[in-house]
Amino acid sequence: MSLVIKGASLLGEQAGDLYVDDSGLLVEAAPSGAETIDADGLVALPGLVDLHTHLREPGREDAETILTGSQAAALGGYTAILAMANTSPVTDTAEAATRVWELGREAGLVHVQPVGAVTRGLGGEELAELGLMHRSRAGVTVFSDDGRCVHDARVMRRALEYVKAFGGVVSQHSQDPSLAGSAACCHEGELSGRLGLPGWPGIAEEVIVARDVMLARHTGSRVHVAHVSTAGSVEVLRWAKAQGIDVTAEVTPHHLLLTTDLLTGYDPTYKVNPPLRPQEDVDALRGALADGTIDAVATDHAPHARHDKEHAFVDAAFGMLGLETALGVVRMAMPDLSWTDVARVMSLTPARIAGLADQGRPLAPGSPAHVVLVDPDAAITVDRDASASLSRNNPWHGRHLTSRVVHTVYAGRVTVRDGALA
Ligand SMILES: NC(=O)N[C@@H](CC(=O)O)C(=O)O
Repeated sequence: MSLVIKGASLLGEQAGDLYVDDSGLLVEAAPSGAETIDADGLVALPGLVDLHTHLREPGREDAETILTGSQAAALGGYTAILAMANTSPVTDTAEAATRVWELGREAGLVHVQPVGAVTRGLGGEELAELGLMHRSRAGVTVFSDDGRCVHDARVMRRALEYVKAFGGVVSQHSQDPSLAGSAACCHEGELSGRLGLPGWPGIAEEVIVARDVMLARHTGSRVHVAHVSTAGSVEVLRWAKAQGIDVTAEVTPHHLLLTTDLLTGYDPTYKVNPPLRPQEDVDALRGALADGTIDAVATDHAPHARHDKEHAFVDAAFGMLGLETALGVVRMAMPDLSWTDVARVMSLTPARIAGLADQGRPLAPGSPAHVVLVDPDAAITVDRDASASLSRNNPWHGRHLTSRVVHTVYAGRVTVRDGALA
């Protein structure tokens, strides 16, 4: 099916038409018999790419499946997502990775790229089948034990040496377990003391970020820092980049907008790992995203079933939904980012980090037609019950956002039309 996307403002600049032929590529001239999408007043961006999505299949299909997560992603303007390995069983073999990749293709709404575990069973000790996962049909290049930190420096060093051979990257969940153990559930500060909640100090993140950039330098391999949450981590990253160390980093939409104060009501919706931080950290994260110290926005979309999330704060699962709201939240947190910058941090750079050559491409003839069309001014009130996700742990429920995703086109196929699944 060929398409003419008429009158969209490309990256918020001049208006133009985009032509998509029936092989799903952007082309120079309008194909005959094409469907026309009226995009007058809409901004066209390359389809968004999420470096950090938790789908719960296999194992917890009551919380999310590859299909429902793909639907949520398409509604959020995504055309590719990286599916984290902390499923049950863990994605730590070529077979498991290939299965996720196949299920993503069957769903057919976004490219689902499996992330491979760094260590077997996320156990932190023995390396998983990194090479076999890479050589499988899934072509895994990003490895992460996310949800857990690869805390043993020797294991991290070996993983970096191993993936270097094929240009892989280790995405680290930076949390030193001796400084922030499994009970830690709230930013350590005056408020955690007052609330009586076990603290998760920023230093537990920062020491791992510092160690890992040194390991990246030592091995000449590539580290990606997942969900950076503190000003101290930003300082380390700034230094590391100035040294030319091969490190990239992501920040979540929620860490750009929400702060620790939300915890005064003990609402587990706001329990997330790493925890929400004070305003000073949020300000540092925004500055770092704007100046390129942080490379990308990644959702850390973490769906949880009601019976895992609706508990006393200390017992509830960590995580919040993010795919459907990410763009609106980023626009709200950082209204001064240009659309070119938004495309850079939410599409081009994440695609490059993940090695997805087909994604994050300029909206120009020859590129695969992965496009999102956004109404920059439309007001949205988030309704958690209107979500495609199977879970409802949505911290944005009832909030007002702008920048509504109107249409999403994946490989030339309309996946979202007028804000609804096509
Ligand atoms: N980010 C989260 O708060 N949750 C993640 C894993 C994790 O990092 O704990 C999840 O899988 O639910």
